[in-house]
Amino acid sequence: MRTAYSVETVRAAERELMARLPEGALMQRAAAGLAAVCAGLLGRVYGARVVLLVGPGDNGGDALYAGARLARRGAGVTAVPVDPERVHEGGLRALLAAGGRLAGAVPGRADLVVDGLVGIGGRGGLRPAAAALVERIPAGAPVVAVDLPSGVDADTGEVAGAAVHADVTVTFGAYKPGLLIDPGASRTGALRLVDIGLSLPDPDAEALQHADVAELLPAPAAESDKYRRGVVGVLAGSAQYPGAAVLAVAGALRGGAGAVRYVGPAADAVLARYPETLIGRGRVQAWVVGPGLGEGRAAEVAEALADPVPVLVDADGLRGLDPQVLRARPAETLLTPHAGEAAALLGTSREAVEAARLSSVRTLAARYGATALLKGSTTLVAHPAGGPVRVNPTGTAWLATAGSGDVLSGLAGSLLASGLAAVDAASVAAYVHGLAGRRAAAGAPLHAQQIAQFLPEAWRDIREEARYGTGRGGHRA
Ligand SMILES: NC(=O)C1=CN([C@@H]2O[C@H](COP(=O)(O)OP(=O)(O)OC[C@H]3O[C@@H](n4cnc5c(N)ncnc54)[C@H](O)[C@@H]3O)[C@@H](O)[C@H]2O)[C@@H](O)CC1
Ligand SMILES: [K+]
Repeated sequence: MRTAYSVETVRAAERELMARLPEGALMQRAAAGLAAVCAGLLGRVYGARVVLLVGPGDNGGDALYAGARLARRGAGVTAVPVDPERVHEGGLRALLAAGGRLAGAVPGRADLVVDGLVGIGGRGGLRPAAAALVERIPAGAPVVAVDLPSGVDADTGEVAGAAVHADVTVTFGAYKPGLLIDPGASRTGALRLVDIGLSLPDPDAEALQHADVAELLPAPAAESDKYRRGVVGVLAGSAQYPGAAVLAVAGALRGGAGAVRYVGPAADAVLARYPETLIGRGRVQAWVVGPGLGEGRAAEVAEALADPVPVLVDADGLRGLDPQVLRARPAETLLTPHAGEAAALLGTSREAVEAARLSSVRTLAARYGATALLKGSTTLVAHPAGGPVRVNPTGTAWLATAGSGDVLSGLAGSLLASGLAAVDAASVAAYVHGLAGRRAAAGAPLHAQQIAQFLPEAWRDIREEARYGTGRGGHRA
């Protein structure tokens, strides 16, 4: 599990640790870790041209001390400050003593660029003087971001204006949520965590990794029959949208439940594609309600919600949901809106949700007393009682395609029927779905059926990589 902590939490842990350590000790730990990663990337440090972009705070200090370590090993290190009047004094002294130099402009060539412009002290979009240095980064030079790519909001992943695109981000003490949530996540490159000895409380966010997902994926025991493996009911589709039913069933068939039961007017379309589907009402261990229902189906949604089993509500099923009804349910409810649907549930605009995804998903879960999965470039999952928000690390922009959400809801519902808790079902589904999307896309547009087809391959990959470390991976860092 990759865990992430807010700036406030990191600052508090740093203060607590700093009070017990000699002055500057933490920064030396950070700089040593940073220099080690830089040296590893360079391969040969002696003679390498290293450029440091140096902001006025301690983030610049980290870069300078790391630069000093590289200079002592023979690298040619040039520091370019945003403001020559405001440079970390100790760091600058160390760099100059080690043979590094100060320059007023970014050199045209570099073997490595170190982004020490701003770290967790950054507020808002990069200011013009810092943004100007980012623009001057020599093309093709690998960029190592110090703590986080400058311009990325550490707590939310929001990016306002210019921001560094790092190849590697070396972060200190703890991951920050903004490193895991887009658009920030797509700026970090490979993530490296340097342990500086912080004692941390419960995380604010966490991202499952292959090993976590492998442990959660349901596996049939020898004595399992289809009913013990769980039956998932899919209430979806309409005369107008039969395809949504087919896609939700496609996802559900590949999610580990022993059987899929379809209820709705698209039975012919479903059976034509998947003859193994059970048709009509009957006992289920979980419901998926909503994909392609169209309007005027509130009574059927209410009926499913009255069944005392876990219910996933998606798409048209999300319309007019009553928080009181969800709160009173004896089993878990999982809501899977995209930003527009979440906005309707929260009485706000899609833009407001997209600008503040983390707080939106938390509010949604708390207000509706349900687990909430907010779809997007980094899908988020929140539990109604709070706790860390799960951030999905396997997304791809190609997943934003018609029907992709129907496959996801079928898959998550199937995992619910197999007995996973709603938070686990949602985050495992997002993970496997994202991986399948990446496999299916392989850099080209994909359609939703392909995501469903690649689910077994993604599933096998996760199992294999977790067991042998030999799968083709594909998840970030
Ligand atoms: N506090 C600690 O114990 C440790 C801190 N460390 C480093 O210190 C960093 C935090 O240092 P600081 O608190 O000094 O803050 P930063 O160095 O992250 O940034 C603050 C400085 O950047 C400027 N700034 C803020 N927003 C800006 C923007 N949008 N555009 C341009 N400039 C902006 C501010 O005027 C201020 O001078 C961490 O990210 C990490 O790199 C590490 O050395 C580990 C230990
Ligand atoms: K930085």
